[in-house]
Amino acid sequence: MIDFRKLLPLVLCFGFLVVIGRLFLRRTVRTAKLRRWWRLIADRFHEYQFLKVPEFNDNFQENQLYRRVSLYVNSLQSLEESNHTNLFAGTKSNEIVLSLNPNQTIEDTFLSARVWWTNEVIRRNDDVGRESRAFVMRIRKRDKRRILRPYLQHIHTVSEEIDQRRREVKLYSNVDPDGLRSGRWRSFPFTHPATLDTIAMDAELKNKIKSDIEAFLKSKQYYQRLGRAWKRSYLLYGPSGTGKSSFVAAIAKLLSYDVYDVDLSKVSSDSDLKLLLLQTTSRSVILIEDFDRYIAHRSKVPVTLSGMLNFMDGVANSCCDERVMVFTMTTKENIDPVLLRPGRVDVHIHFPLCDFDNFKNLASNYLGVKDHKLFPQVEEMFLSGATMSPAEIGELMLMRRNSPSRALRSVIVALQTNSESGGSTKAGRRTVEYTEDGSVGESGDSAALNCHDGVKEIRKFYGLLRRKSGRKSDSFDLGT
Ligand SMILES: Nc1ncnc2c1ncn2[C@@H]1O[C@H](COP(=O)(O)OP(=O)(O)OP(=O)(O)O)[C@@H](O)[C@H]1O
Ligand SMILES: [Mg+2]
Repeated sequence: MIDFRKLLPLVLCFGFLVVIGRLFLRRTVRTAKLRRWWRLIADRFHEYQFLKVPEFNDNFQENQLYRRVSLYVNSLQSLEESNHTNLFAGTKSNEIVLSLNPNQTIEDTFLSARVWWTNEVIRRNDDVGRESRAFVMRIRKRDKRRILRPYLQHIHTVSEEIDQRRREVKLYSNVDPDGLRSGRWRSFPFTHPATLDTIAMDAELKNKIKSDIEAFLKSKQYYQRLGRAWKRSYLLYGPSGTGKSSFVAAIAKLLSYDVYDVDLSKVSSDSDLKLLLLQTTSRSVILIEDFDRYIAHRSKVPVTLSGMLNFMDGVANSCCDERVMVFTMTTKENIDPVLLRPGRVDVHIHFPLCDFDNFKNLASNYLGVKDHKLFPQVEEMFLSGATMSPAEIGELMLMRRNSPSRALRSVIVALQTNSESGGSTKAGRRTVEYTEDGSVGESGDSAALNCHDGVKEIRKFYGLLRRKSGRKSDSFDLGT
């Protein structure tokens, strides 16, 4: 027989434990609930103020503050956790834009003060049933006195950053000075597809460059304190087809800066060059390609050395805030050091011909291949001193992208031919043709990709230099 009187304490103990356990398990939920109730009670004892930011002013002109608040509110972290969020595709590919549902409220915190924003949409009772929109801010009166000004400033800064990130980057080219009606620059949408991720280069170097750019972006006040224009100048040097121009595009995209591509053949004088610089806008990349060619043919260009130095200094630093200057060249051997002195050019970046690491990068990007049985053979070719530009290797891979094995074999053959021709004195004059079937000959049909003599000569010259020096650490020199 079961004695229930003996079991009773046990049952009571068990029940007690269950209750305590459930209380314990639900503690976090309960704490959150308690906190919410406490807030609701506390809110009753606070005085609030409501501030409205309507979409239009009395003259039906757009209220810029409404746009800024809208960008800001829709970028709040709390929106991602809200149940009242709409998702839209942005203007850029892969971009998702969040937006708060009409008549919903979201909370923000600034300097320990809580602020609520409601996306108010009121349908008017007129014939067309127009809607009037506004953002309504709710804030404790006590906090308003303390934070309103810095909070509005914060909204302004954040929304400007978002604007900057979203806007379309433009490419500007300078036009001939004759017959101009509206400024010296013509703009086009800048749709270059390169990004820092698609450029094959030493990973450490890439990270250093990224950090350098990020540090530059954050250092406005520092430059101001030093009394210097907030600009950074980069020199990109290396053989043709090593990614210099692609790199400029990638930087411009990373920064969301417009690119002003200065064509020196269309510059008529020093003052004209100065005018061009003055007509650029802040947050832009000012680019001079093939700078060494200008140096070599300076007598034929109507820009003097002092005109160029002034330009590089941002016309005595007076008009160059938030500018990045980039100069590209194949070699800096014959450049007057005064042109490249620190402050005038801050960072030198070497773009070398391909090595095995870069090759693997290209194979992954172009062929989607991270490893392959032919890789050891390719590595051996690179170790033996053979090399080509990333552009040439990229083209070979592009042509045979459907068959990675064929693509890799064609790279091996091309590297082999290149390394053999490197030993011959006349080899630099030969035209190498990479044909569709992967074979390599000295001349061929018109469907072939043609490497010009000049490019080959420069390439070999650099290949030679690379083999002689081969020091990677020299390629990024912040303190030049
Ligand atoms: N490092 C690289 N990584 C990926 N692709 C590259 C690289 N270098 C060159 N390419 C490819 O080769 C092509 C030519 O590159 P780019 O124009 O940037 O070279 P460049 O150094 O500016 O040449 P040039 O000195 O002749 O102007 C581009 O289509 C680019 O995609
Ligand atoms: Mg280029």
